[in-house]
Amino acid sequence: MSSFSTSLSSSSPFLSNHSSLINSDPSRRSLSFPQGINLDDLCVRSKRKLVQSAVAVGDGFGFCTILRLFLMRLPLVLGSVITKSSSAEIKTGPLSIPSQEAADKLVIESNGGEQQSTVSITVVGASGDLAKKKIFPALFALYYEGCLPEHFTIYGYARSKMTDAELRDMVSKTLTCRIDKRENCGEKMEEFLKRCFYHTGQYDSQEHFVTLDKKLKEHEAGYRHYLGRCTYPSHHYSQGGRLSNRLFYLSIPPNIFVDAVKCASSSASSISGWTRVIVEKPFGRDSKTSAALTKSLKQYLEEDQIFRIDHYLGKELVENLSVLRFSNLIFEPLWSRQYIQNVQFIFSEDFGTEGRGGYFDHYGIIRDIMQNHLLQILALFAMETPVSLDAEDIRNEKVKVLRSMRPIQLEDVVIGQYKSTTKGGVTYPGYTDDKTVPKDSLTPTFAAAALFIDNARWDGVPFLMKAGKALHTRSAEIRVQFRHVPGNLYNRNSGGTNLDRTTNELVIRVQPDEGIYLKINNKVPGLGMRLDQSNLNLLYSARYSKEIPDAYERLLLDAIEGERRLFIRSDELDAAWALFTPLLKEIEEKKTIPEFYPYGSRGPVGAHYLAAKHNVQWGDLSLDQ
Ligand SMILES: NC(=O)C1=CN([C@@H]2O[C@H](COP(=O)(O)OP(=O)(O)OC[C@H]3O[C@@H](n4cnc5c(N)ncnc54)[C@H](OP(=O)(O)O)[C@@H]3O)[C@@H](O)[C@H]2O)C=CC1
Ligand SMILES: O=C1O[C@H](COP(=O)(O)O)[C@@H](O)[C@H](O)[C@H]1O
Repeated sequence: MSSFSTSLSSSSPFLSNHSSLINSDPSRRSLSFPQGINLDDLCVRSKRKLVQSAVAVGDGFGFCTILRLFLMRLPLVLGSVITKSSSAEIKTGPLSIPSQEAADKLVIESNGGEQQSTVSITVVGASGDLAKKKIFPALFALYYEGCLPEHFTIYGYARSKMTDAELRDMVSKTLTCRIDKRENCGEKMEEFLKRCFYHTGQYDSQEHFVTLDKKLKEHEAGYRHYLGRCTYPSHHYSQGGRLSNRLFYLSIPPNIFVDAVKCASSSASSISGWTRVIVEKPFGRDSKTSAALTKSLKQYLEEDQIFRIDHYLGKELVENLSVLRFSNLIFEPLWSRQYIQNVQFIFSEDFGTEGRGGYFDHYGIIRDIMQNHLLQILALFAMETPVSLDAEDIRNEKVKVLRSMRPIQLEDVVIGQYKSTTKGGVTYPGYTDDKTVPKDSLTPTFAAAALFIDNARWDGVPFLMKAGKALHTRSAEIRVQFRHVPGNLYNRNSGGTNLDRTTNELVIRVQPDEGIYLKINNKVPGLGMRLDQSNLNLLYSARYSKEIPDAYERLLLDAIEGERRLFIRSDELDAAWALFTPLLKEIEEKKTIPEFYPYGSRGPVGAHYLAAKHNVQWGDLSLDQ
């Protein structure tokens, strides 16, 4: 794909505004990029910024002119210069100075992207599992793709004593190259590692964060160049003349979140640019603890500085859910109780809690997977059409779904726990064989539940959830089972096909083998009239040669860019806990005994009874999946 307009249309829907502007405004039709720039080689976000800055400066508008126009309120011009997300953040009146964050974005974006600012990313808990497994590899992937701002520094922060070299050595072991794009990968890794540093410190020590702050400032000042193109209040810049932005990623156990936030915000936040904090789940254990956590965090941070991560929202196929529904005429009209019989959200892992039993036993599968990942997907699936793709519009719709949900009844829930089993001479451990788990633990490692949304669109439609560890397979999918075709044109049991059972089913396979397929009924070729069920299949690996980015890449980039759409707002979180807290309390107070299932099995049979009670069959267990 080489043409500019094709590249635009094939990337983010956010681009549509810009492309239409370019095409419709004759003064800008001649806009082109210098020879030799292959847009496909650039990160999609960089393309967007390149487009924006080209629109902004390509026809003679200097940066200062744009800023002046902004202050004079020329919304049409500016609508094309500022991204949707940044425009949503401009809170001040037309002739007043824009809010700092909005102004920063304008400065940054009108200068061709974040290159003109510095970003320091501090991974708090850098010695831990998540940092090694996901965060550093995602940061490297972003660097490799050219998606990180030019002037960035990464700091690992933890109590473990480590030198910069030791951190680099640790990180280097988990970095990987893209499967489809490997050129200069080794070189890029070295460059990336040179930008990674380490600082040993306690999570509750102001003093240690002050030292971190000093080190960050040194790096920020190292990128010293005067912007030179505009006069803007000096408090917007670091001493070097650049905006210095800071992102803290809390990759630590939840009991130390608040300590770390307190220290980071008071001793190491940016004085010139933005400071944002990514918070990992769990966000509390129930409504009360979650509200307390939110309250504590808000002592030190504004809501718009808090990026609560749910990495399932960063998965490609979850991102695609809204595109599938809202950009295809054939789906949206069917998206209601009128045509959909039930929806299933299924998560399964073929391994146990290995290594994380201590954490897991305190939470269980309902808190670990259902209350967050599956419920978030459900909300995206079921929401009404948002006013726009802006974060607040989408999150407003999600909250409405969550608040329309019927309280979950214990009778509509099945819980299970895996037990040891021996297969082919190999013994697989049971959950309570984990040394960090109490022998008498009743914590569920499996749960299935039927949920209902009491609104006009979804009245009476069962939304089934199923999540389990140590099952027979690893997968995550959304299954939409449609109603049967009314009438009896084809013999209901024609040629061995029961039309009441072989209803259409849309499957969105989140992982592995990402894809979307639709089960349809068709005629078996030949002179007779026999029906068969087949799949219309969009398998991503067959359709696209590009490797699908890890969810953490998308989310980290969003946090750097201030895009909040895929992060959980506090009212969403409250609504999610309000739904699950009474159920969890009841399960725990009644000491409900989980149904045991063998490691590597398909889970407790109770899940089948639950589905049958709602006239549903689990799609993942049918012979023809
Ligand atoms: N690992 C995963 O796959 C996932 C993790 N998460 C969440 O991400 C966060 C980080 O996860 P993960 O990396 O697995 O966590 P770890 O248990 O590995 O902890 C991260 C670091 O925090 C420090 N730490 C651990 N326990 C304590 C303690 N009791 N007091 C003070 N410091 C401590 C340790 O660093 P040091 O001793 O050097 O200070 C450790 O290396 C957690 O909130 C977790 O729930 C979410 C989804 C998946
Ligand atoms: O949040 C969590 O997710 C992982 C599964 O994530 P995936 O991206 O590998 O599917 C799960 O193993 C873990 O228990 C949970 O805390």
